[in-house]
Amino acid sequence: MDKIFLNDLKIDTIIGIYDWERETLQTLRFDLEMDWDIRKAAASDDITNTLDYGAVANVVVEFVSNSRYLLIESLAEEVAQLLLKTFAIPRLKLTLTKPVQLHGKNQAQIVIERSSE
Ligand SMILES: Nc1nc2c(c(=O)[nH]1)N=C([C@H](O)[C@@H](O)CO)CN2
Repeated sequence: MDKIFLNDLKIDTIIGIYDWERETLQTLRFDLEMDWDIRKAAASDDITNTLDYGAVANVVVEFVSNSRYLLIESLAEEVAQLLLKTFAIPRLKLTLTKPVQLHGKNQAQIVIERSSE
């Protein structure tokens, strides 16, 4: 299957289990790998025949910036389900990265793969 990638989408939001995290915006990074048959778009050179990654970005930014989850697991799952439902994407892989301070500066990461069936 062909794939459309949208990488390094940075979004500020409230996320986390600690008190300070409930009142401090943090920047999350999203990387998306979306299955999509591009042949129709390639043959027609028409944006309406493909998955518009700009539209995908708008949906993710709108949802994430208004969300208030505790866990990155919950946010990742909700974003994946929203994309599958909104764009009829057959399968996607979503990577969510959160900056954390554990031993110096680190990154926590969730990778999930979901399909429409
Ligand atoms: N599996 C997870 N572990 C932790 C999470 C999480 O969302 N999933 N969150 C935190 C804190 O919010 C942390 O990110 C603050 O830096 C700790 N562990």
